[in-house]
Amino acid sequence: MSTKKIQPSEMIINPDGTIFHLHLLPSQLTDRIILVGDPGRVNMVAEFFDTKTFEVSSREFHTIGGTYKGKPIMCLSHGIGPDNIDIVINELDALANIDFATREVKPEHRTLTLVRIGTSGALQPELIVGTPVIAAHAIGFDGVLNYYAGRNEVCDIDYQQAFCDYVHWNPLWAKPYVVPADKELVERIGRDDMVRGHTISAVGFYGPQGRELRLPLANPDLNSRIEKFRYNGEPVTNYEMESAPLQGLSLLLGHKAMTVCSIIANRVSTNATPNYKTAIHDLIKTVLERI
Ligand SMILES: O=P(O)(O)O[C@H]1O[C@H](CO)[C@@H](O)[C@H]1O
Ligand SMILES: O=c1cc[nH]c(=O)[nH]1
Repeated sequence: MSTKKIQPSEMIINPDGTIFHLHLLPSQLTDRIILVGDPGRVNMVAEFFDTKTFEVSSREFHTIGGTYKGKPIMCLSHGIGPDNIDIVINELDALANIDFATREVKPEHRTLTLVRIGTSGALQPELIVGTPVIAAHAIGFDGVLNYYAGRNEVCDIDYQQAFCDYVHWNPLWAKPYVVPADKELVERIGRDDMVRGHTISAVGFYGPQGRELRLPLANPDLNSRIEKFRYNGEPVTNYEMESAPLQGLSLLLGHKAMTVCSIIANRVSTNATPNYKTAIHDLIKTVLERI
């Protein structure tokens, strides 16, 4: 049987041999990768590295590679939004598992370990600013995973249905999907000092997370319904924008992934802090020690 060749229009390689958006070479890829939204946060992570071997910036994708306590690692920013995760995970997987010379899938699968460190808004009153919350279950409002075959095999269909029924899901929105984080990674990194949460990946920061500035919302009671919803007795904990496509695509592609976010706003108490750098700095240090 002949092996499928991935055509130049489907996987674009730049003239310098790097992958289209990330501008990384296959030889630069490390097995352990920290993902952050903010390109500036990459420097914060890399300050902990003992060596820096390369730095690449392209659009919102800023990468620094090096070593932490002697082991190869890199930190890459994905920018804001679930659509960027489709690019980042497909391109990281291509760097790992597609031969750039032949454009064929390599016979041996290489597994990546991907940990996203982000910021988030809480949906339960007890989750105060500074709390680290792991997306043990990520609830995708974004629809990215719905474009891939095998979506149902990695999703919790019962959860999805119970959630849609309870919150009166608007049929104009993409069908939500629920995907777990990698369990071994959650235990190794979360230990006993991080909340195991049910995290929503929203498709925007304002209306899609129930924030009303000048524009009225289509479904203004959505957040209060989400706050009351329970699945196996557990509540939905927080909003961010990338954990579900990260975890869903990683499951489909055979990578280990999780997200942990520091709470910077509480949507119930209406508290917020724009000064979250110290909490993020501490969270980065903890994750690097445990990854
Ligand atoms: O702080 P980051 O990692 O960007 O994460 C959160 O913050 C951004 C919105 O302000 C979204 O990307 C959301 O997921
Ligand atoms: O409320 C918040 C805070 C950070 N990031 C989000 O996506 N939502």
